[in-house]
This record gives sequence, C-alpha cells and structure tokens, in this order.
Amino acid sequence: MEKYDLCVIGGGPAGYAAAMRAIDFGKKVILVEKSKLGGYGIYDGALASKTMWELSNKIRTVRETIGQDRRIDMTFDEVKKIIEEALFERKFQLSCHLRIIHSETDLITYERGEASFLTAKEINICKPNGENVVVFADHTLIATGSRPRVIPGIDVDEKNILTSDGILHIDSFPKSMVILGAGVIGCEFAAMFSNFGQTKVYLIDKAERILPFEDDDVADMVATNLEENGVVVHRGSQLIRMEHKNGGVEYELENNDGTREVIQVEKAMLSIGRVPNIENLNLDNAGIAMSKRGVHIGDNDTQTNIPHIYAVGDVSGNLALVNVGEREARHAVVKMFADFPVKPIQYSNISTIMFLNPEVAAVGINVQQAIEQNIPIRVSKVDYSTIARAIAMRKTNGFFKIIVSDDDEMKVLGMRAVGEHASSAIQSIALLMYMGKGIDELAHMIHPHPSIVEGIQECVRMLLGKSIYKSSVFKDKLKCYRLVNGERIPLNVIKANAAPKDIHELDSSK
Ligand SMILES: Cc1cc2nc3c(=O)[nH]c(=O)nc-3n(C[C@H](O)[C@H](O)[C@H](O)COP(=O)(O)OP(=O)(O)OC[C@H]3O[C@@H](n4cnc5c(N)ncnc54)[C@H](O)[C@@H]3O)c2cc1C
Ligand SMILES: NC(=O)c1ccc[n+]([C@@H]2O[C@H](COP(=O)([O-])OP(=O)(O)OC[C@H]3O[C@@H](n4cnc5c(N)ncnc54)[C@H](O)[C@@H]3O)[C@@H](O)[C@H]2O)c1
Repeated sequence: MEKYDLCVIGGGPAGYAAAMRAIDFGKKVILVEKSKLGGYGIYDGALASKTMWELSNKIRTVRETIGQDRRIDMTFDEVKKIIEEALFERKFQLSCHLRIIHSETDLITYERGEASFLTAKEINICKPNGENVVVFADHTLIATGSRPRVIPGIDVDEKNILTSDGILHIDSFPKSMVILGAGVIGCEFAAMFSNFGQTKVYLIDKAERILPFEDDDVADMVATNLEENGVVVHRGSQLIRMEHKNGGVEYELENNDGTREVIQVEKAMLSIGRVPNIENLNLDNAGIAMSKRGVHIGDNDTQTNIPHIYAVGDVSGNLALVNVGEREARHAVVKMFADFPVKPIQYSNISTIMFLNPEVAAVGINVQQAIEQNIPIRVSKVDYSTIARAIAMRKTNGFFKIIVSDDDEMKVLGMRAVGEHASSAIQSIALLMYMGKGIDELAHMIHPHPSIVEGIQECVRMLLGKSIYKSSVFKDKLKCYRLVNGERIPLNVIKANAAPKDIHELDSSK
C-alpha cells in the first residue's frame, strides 16, 4: 500500500490549494478528484459564471447606449464558446502546473477517482474504470465541496428545471425563465440573463426582499436595477408548486397578501443554497462525527473530531467562496505540518463580490448585523453621483458605505460598495481591518484623481468631520451618523465657530 503524508480528497480550489501548500513543506501528497480538476472554481461555478457576467455587462452597456429595447442577436452557443475558452485556459494552467511539479519533484500524485474512508488512515479510491486502490495517509484533508440544494417534489431534470449545474449547458436563450431563490446565485443569473435582453426573468424569494442577508439600501438598489432591466421580482412569495408542462415549466405562487398566481415559463432555475458533499465518504469508518450544526464537519478551526483529518472549503459548511476555501485549505495544511504555533483562522475581514448590476463588494459587518449584535457604530455613506470618476463614466448609480466603531479610534468594522469598479475599492478597507487600523491613514493619503476610490476617502473624511461636501447640505447624497441603541444621531454637522477638536482638525494641512 502506497504511503502519503497527506491525502487530499477533492480537487476544487480548496483541495488544489492544500496540495500546493503541502509541497512547500516537502510533503508527499496524493490529490484525488472524481470528476474535473478545478471543481466549481472553474466549471458551472465561479469562473464560468463570471465569464458570462463580463460578457453580459458588455452587452448591457451597448444596449444602454443604443436603447434598452434594441436586441443584440448574440446566440447562447456564442456565449458558451467564450465561456469554454476561459475554462480551457484555466484548466490547462492548473493541470500543466500539477504535471510539471510531479515530474520535477515526485512529491505530488494526482489520481482520478472517488475517495472514501476504509479506516481513519486508509482511503479507498474507486477509479473511473472500476478498479479500487487503497492508500495510507498520515493526514487527510476533505475538500469535496458542495452541490445545489433541491426541493423534494420538484423534478430537476437539468433540461427545463435546472440548477446552476445545468444552466450554462442549455441550447439557446430561453424566452422566459423563473429563478427560485434570490440569494447570490439567483441574483447573479437574474442580472446576467436580463443584461443579454433575450429572456424575461422572474425572481422568487420567500424573504421580503432579495439578498435578505444584506442591508436594505444594497438590496433595494440591486432590485431597482433588476426591475428596470425587466426582471419581475416576487418578494415574500411561497412557491406552491413547480412542474413540467407543455415542454416548459408551470409554477404557482402564494403572495404575502394571500393571493395566488400561476405563471408559465420556458425554463426554471433553483438557487436556494447548497449542501456539503459528505454522503459517499464513509465518514463513520474513520470515526468522523457531525458537528453541532448537523450536516457539517471540521468545526474546530478546520479540524474534525479526528485530529489528523481536516475539512475545508464548501464541505465545511462555512462560507462557500473560492477565496475562503483556499484560505482554509492553506491554513489546515500549515496546522498539520508547521513546527510553530498557528493562530486560528479569521473570518472577519473576508472581501466578497456579488456580480450584479452594478457589482456589490463587501467586507466585514453591515448595518443590519451591527444592529442584530447590538454594536454601537458610526456610518458614512457617499453616493456615486458625487464622485468625479463616476460622473465621467456616466455611471453614477452606486454608493460607498463605511461602518466604524463608535469611539475615538473609529476602527473599521465593515464596508459595502455598490457600483462600477466597486470590487477594486474594497481591498484598501479590508487591509485596514486586517491591520486593526483606524481610518486616519486613508483620509491623509493622496488618492489618484479621478478615481472611484476617492469616494472612500470622502466617507472617511466625513467621519472625521472634514469632508469637502457636507452631508448636512447634500442630504440625499451623503449620510454620516452614529447608530446607538437603534437611534440615529447625525454627524458631520456644520457648526459656527467650531473649535478645532470639534472637527478633528488636529493637523490643518491634511
Ligand atoms: C454558480 C456559482 C458561482 C460562483 N461564483 C463564485 C464567485 O464569483 N466567487 C467565489 O469566491 N465563489 C463563487 N462560487 C463558490 C465557489 O465556486 C465555491 O465556494 C468553491 O468552488 C468551493 O471550493 P471547494 O474546493 O471547497 O469545492 P468544489 O469546488 O465543489 O470542489 C470539490 C471537488 O471535490 C470533488 N469530489 C467530491 N467528492 C469527491 C470524492 N469522494 N472523491 C474525490 N473527489 C471528490 C468534486 O468533483 C469537486 O471537483 C460560485 C459557485 C457557484 C455554484
Ligand atoms: N459572487 C460570489 O461570491 C458567489 C457567486 C455565486 C455563489 N456564491 C456562493 O454560493 C453560495 C450558494 O448560493 P445560493 O444563491 O444558492 O445560496 P444563498 O444562501 O446565497 O441564497 C439562497 C436564497 O434562497 C432563498 N430560499 C431558500 N429556500 C427557498 C424556498 N424554498 N423558496 C424561495 N426561496 C428560498 C433564501 O431566502 C436565499 O435568499 C453562496 O452562499 C455563496 O457563498 C458566491
């Protein structure tokens, strides 16, 4: 039986990152993947959908320029071809890189097959030809990812009723499509299909608003844009039934006022969350127990109850994101092999982007979470219409919102950025959070002009009482307030004869 220092089960972003980090420690690794190297980081997931989003954005920009009702006759086959080119490029990189490391160091073995536990240190690999191989591993990292959640009673055939697994494989743009679940995946696909302008999109969520985990100003701006792009949003709606009918799909809804409606569409897509892939791993054979959360494993800072077995990425049931999976995987490997103490992983300053219309970038807590957790905060918000670059781009739909601690230090607790280039602005705030710094540094830096990030600087200056535009003047475009015990107390108020300390103007040159 071949012996390894580490067996990685699953070759998605988390598993691949783990294998590469283990090589840094000179460890002998086997990476087992049952399907395609890259997982949802590439196929039917992050890269595929973002390639489509970029394309759909270009089409939307052209449609906005020539008139929304004008159709651009791009076929779905043409969309798929561009996605395939992107997927191929990434797949080629990953596999060449792996092969070269294997040939040069012999540290890594890649095995196609489905892995499952025989014991806590023996893993069976069932290869595509049915042959079984057993390997011995001192450590095992479970990175088997997740799959779309489905609802009993809805017949998902991935042809007419689909999940995100099937949606990029359809033959043509549907004339109409309903999306069940207005979370990240649902809203991203609603944005993409409506951007192309060939599909009438309906979006259903049981919650009162789309993106229920986000602040209402973020969700409202996204919903307004979707609706302006022709999307019908059914809020607070209960799906009564969804079934195949006349070659398409029929669904019935109960709205929150008790009324019912029946709608027929060509396709339906379910995006109501994801479930971890743990069923076929024979976890019992290794003695791995479920966590208190029920279906999850790896709750002890990526470690399971069996100390040499770790679980990372989507399968851990934490945040389902490529960057989080990679981080958890690298962290787990360092915990396994480092001869120095390793601090627990931090989840508080993860940056995320939702690829909507416009893009939404986030880091740290939002106002809704601060209220839930009873954290006193200060908030400043700058509308894109006051930022020179946004005016120049003729893209003034968006805002920056910074949340800081309600004390003299004003430590950054979170930011939401909605609008063009929002994603490129989040990193500076994430860095401040990571370094545990206050906002002074950002206020003093000379930002490039004209740039979107000047909006962040103005947010910060408002909190410090030294902005160029005053929120008490541009009340509809700028907001700056303390939020304590549910009460909003305005900040950035103009005071006659203000003492320097009142306006935090300790150094008048800045
Ligand atoms: C439509 C969509 C869009 C997304 N967009 C983004 C985005 O923009 N940004 C972002 O950060 N995240 C995005 N995500 C989430 C992201 O793709 C996942 O969080 C990420 O891929 C998880 O990585 P992972 O390695 O944990 O799991 P996966 O990517 O699911 O990989 C797990 C791998 O394990 C393999 N496997 C499973 N069981 C076994 C077994 N028993 N033996 C061997 N191999 C096995 C699977 O075949 C798979 O390849 C998106 C997801 C979807 C579905
Ligand atoms: N840009 C990105 O970073 C990105 C993109 C896509 C996916 N992802 C990851 O994939 C994960 C899964 O995405 P998702 O959109 O499937 O899940 P989600 O948790 O984001 O959203 C699920 C939505 O479905 C709704 N819902 C649940 N059951 C329902 C029902 N029976 N009827 C109507 N609505 C229902 C919920 O209220 C929620 O709004 C995300 O949490 C995210 O981590 C990230």
